[in-house]
Amino acid sequence: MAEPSSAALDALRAQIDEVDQEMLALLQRRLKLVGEVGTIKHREGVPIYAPKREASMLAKRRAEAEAMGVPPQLIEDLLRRIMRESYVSEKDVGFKRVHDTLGPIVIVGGGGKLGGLFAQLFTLSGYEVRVLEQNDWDRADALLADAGMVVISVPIDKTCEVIERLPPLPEECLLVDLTSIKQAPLAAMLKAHPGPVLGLHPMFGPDVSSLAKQVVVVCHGRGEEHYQWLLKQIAIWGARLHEAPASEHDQAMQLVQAMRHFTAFVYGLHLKREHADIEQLLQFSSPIYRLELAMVGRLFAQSPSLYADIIFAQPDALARARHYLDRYQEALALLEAGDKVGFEALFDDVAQWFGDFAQQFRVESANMLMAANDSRSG
Ligand SMILES: NC(=O)C1=CN([C@@H]2O[C@H](COP(=O)(O)OP(=O)(O)OC[C@H]3O[C@@H](n4cnc5c(N)ncnc54)[C@H](O)[C@@H]3O)[C@@H](O)[C@H]2O)C=CC1
Ligand SMILES: O=C(O)C(=O)Cc1ccc(O)cc1
Repeated sequence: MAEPSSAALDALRAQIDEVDQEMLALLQRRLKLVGEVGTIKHREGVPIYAPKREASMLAKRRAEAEAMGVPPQLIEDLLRRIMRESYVSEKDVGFKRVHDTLGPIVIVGGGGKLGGLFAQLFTLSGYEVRVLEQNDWDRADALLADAGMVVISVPIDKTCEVIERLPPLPEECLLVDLTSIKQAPLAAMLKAHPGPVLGLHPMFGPDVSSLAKQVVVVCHGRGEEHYQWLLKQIAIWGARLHEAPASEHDQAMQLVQAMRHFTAFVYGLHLKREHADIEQLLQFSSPIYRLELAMVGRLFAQSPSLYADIIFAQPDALARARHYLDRYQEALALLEAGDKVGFEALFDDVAQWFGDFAQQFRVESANMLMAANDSRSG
């Protein structure tokens, strides 16, 4: 159906086009200024993400918008999207190199997805990066002889054996891993290398466009004074560092990762076994179900071995999965008994437990759903 038009409408649309073009010109000007900020940040080693500056700038713009009769959320949404662009483009100028005298960085598994991302970030920060891949072990001694830092980024189930296989490293060399679990790799690194050791877990996949606001979990190993520079470097890339003991990290990952991926896996399996028609589901989707399908489908677009390792590497995840089944059965029993009152009582109980977070998550998810809806076309 042709979209309706009239002379009056056309005239207004022409004015709107003009305003949009003015916005475009303003955006161009803003991006140029942001580029200049990026150059200064690069020179001075200022993190690309400045939370305080961002929060105070948004608060001011919201207040100004309100005074002008513009919805404050509109300017906030626009500015957040524009700032994301800036974070991505700040990467183009590179990053300040924090450690001037560090020897070459050897990334074991650097040909893989996450190792590749870190290789790129270190290279953009001016370090010499070498990759030690599966077939490079015959020249490992030469690659590692003058290493300033060795980063382990191999599949989870290979991590400890790869650490044990390392030849003796230079005394001052920093040994770091990026594994999704932390206790076993950290213990293996501390055993294999008497020098500085650090466990890191980037809480994001290799497809992020920038590290701005991404979380990296830091599990201290040994010789913190020798790796403070690395934490500073990661902060310059824009990430937020969250320090935690390896045991606490692994415990949290049972829910954040193992259980989350396991339940998504089971849901995907269920859809397949039920012969669900994804096209049809998409046609019938509410915004929240569209997001759910995207989250579950996303899992199956990634590496089966990564997620199998994450789920299987956590010995306690099995107990948690069993508990989950118990809860499923508990809820199913209410359904089977037609006990709607019991269901609502349990619902209330859980809602009480979520407390203020329930409302916070409702607001947060509403914003996500609006953004997801905006990106729909047709
Ligand atoms: N992909 C992701 O989203 C994330 C991955 N991680 C962690 O990063 C690590 C690597 O994961 P991905 O990059 O996804 O896997 P990947 O499979 O893409 O990369 C692993 C690399 O290790 C190499 N490799 C395997 N055995 C080796 C050996 N014996 N010696 C040297 N290299 C060897 C492989 O050839 C491959 O290039 C894992 O520990 C994972 O838990 C952490 C956070 C996110
Ligand atoms: O991008 C996704 O869907 C992820 O789940 C990324 C991811 C994978 C493994 C990790 O240890 C941390 C993050």
